[in-house]
Amino acid sequence: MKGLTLDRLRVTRGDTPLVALDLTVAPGEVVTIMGPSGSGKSTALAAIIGRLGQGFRASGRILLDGRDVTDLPTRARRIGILFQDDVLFPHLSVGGNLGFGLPSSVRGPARRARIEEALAQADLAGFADRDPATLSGGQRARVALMRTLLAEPAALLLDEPFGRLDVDLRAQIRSFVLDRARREGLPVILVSHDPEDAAAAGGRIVAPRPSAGT
Ligand SMILES: Nc1ncnc2c1ncn2[C@@H]1O[C@H](COP(=O)(O)OP(=O)(O)OP(=O)(O)O)[C@@H](O)[C@H]1O
Repeated sequence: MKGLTLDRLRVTRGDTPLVALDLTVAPGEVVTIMGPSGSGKSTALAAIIGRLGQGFRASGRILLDGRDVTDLPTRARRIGILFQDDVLFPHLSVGGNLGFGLPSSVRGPARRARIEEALAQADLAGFADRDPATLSGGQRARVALMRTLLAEPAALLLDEPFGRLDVDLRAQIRSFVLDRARREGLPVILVSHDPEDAAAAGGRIVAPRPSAGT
C-alpha cells in the first residue's frame, strides 16, 4: 500500500504510555498530530524515524509504501524530518548546506544542477554562495526544507517547524512547505499544538494517543 502506515505503533516510558497511533497517511495527505506539551508528539516522530532515546520502548510496525522499515536504521527509512530549530550548518554556504541533503551518488555538475534547481524552486536563485547567517528566517526555513527534500524522502515529518516564525511569515512558509509536499505526493505528518497549523493543513487531526486530547 502506498503511503506511511503506523500499524499499532505504541511507545511507553517505564509504565507510562506515550504514543498509540494506528493510521495510514496517503501520498499527498497531511495528518496533524495535535496535543498539549508533553503529550508525546515528538516521541511519536522519534519512533517513526527510529531515534527514540534511552528508556523508551516501542512496538508495532512502520510501513512506507508497503516496505516494512521498522527495523531499519534512520537513514535507510527514507523519512525526511524538519524541526522547529532546524539550523543550517554555519560553516557551510547555502549551497553547501543543500549539498548535504543530496545522496553521495549525485556527483559533479549534476550536484551543482540539483542545488541550483532547489534554490530556484525555493525562490532563492543565486543564493548558493551566501553565508546562512545572512539569510532571513523565512529564507533559512526554505533552505532547510529543500535540504530535507533533496534527500528524496518517501515521507515527510514536520515537528512544529513554523513555531519560531512571526505570524505572516508563518502562514507563508507553512503553505510553501505543505504545497511542496503535496506536489511531490509525500505523505506528511505535521506535529503542532497550534489549531491554526492544523486548520491550514486541512487534513485529519489525531492525538498522540487517544487519551491525550487535541
Ligand atoms: N529524554 C527524556 N527523558 C525523560 N522523559 C522524557 C524524555 N523525553 C521526553 N520525555 C517525556 O515524555 C513525554 C512526552 O514528551 P514529548 O517531547 O514527546 O512531548 P510533546 O508532545 O512533543 O511536547 P512539546 O509540545 O512540549 O514538544 C513527556 O512527559 C516528557 O517529559
